[in-house]
Amino acid sequence: MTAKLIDGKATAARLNALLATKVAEFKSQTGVSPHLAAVLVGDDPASAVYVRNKQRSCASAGMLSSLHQLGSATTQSELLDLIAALNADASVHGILVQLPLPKQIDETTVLDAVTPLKDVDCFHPENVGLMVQGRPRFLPCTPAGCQYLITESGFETAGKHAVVIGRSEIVGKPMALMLVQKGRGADATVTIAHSRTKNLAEISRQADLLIAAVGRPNTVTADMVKPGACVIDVGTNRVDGKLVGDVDFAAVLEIAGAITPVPGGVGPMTIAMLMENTLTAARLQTES
Ligand SMILES: NC(=O)C1=CN([C@@H]2O[C@H](COP(=O)(O)OP(=O)(O)OC[C@H]3O[C@@H](n4cnc5c(N)ncnc54)[C@H](OP(=O)(O)O)[C@@H]3O)[C@@H](O)[C@H]2O)C=CC1
Ligand SMILES: Nc1nc(=O)c2c([nH]1)NC[C@@H]1CN(c3ccc(C(=O)N[C@@H](CCC(=O)O)C(=O)O)cc3)C=[N+]21
Ligand SMILES: [Mg+2]
Repeated sequence: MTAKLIDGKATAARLNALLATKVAEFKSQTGVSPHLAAVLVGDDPASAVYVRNKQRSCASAGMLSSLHQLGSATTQSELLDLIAALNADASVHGILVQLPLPKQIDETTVLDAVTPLKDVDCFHPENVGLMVQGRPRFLPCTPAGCQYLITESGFETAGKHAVVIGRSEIVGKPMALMLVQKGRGADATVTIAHSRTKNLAEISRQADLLIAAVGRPNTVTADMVKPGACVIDVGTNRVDGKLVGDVDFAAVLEIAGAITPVPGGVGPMTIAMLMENTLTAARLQTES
């Protein structure tokens, strides 16, 4: 059996086209153009690529974007000053601080400084708390992109065993907490695995839905996958200049029921969800 491919690139393109019509309608009703401000500190080439992709997506959705680039020697207080200025700028609706940040800067302090209504990554504790309580203001972009692909592929999550490998604040933890909520694309029985987990293969083999968010190639091998499982590969790893996920794709393709490729899976969906959140942020900050 060969797994069905879940095409994140095509799904994201459809969502982006739909978003463009929603943005046009919002602009004609309010006269306001949704605006995402991206903050890029340092000279990490991968970060520069992602930020450029986000700006391109803003343009194609009819939204404004601005890039605030700071040098790798930027101090935390300089960065906090920039965030304060963006928080106070009524023409800016969403603020994205691209991670990772240079070593001299404490990520939590900086992310907490983004005003919650402009927190389109859904990293602020107020927004994480609202999501966990089942009354989200924003959904975290990568988990929301995964959930959308799972639902759209026709996989019924209710009552199923979902195993999330990874417990980061950006992917694994919010993904698990979304899958355990009540409602569509959720109601799963969730296990969270991480680097201290014992017998990972035994646990992952029990997964009807397996989500890998580790950052290490070939973490999920064919023997770790239940036949017919839905496998979502969040990993984005560069190996010999090539982009690969966390899943041994060729081998797992023969076992799984459905699988996301890398590239062309979760990555484009993350950006589509960021665009959705930017429109949501503009709505929340605009009188109607
Ligand atoms: N496509 C997209 O849109 C996005 C892709 N990514 C990619 O997803 C991957 C994960 O990102 P992120 O969550 O930020 O990474 P982190 O490094 O923050 O987290 C990785 C997680 O994996 C766990 N882990 C590490 N090694 C193992 C192992 N051998 N077995 C089981 N668990 C393990 C860690 O455990 P512990 O907590 O114990 O350290 C940690 O919880 C990366 O490749 C990243 O590039 C990230 C964001 C968006
Ligand atoms: N504040 C913040 N928010 C983030 O959401 C965030 C971040 N920082 N730092 C880095 C990670 C990583 N991330 C990706 C987004 C898109 C692709 C993506 O579109 N990938 C394409 C390929 C792109 C390529 O070729 O390099 C794909 O998988 O098809 C990948 C990874 C968001 N992140
Ligand atoms: Mg740091």
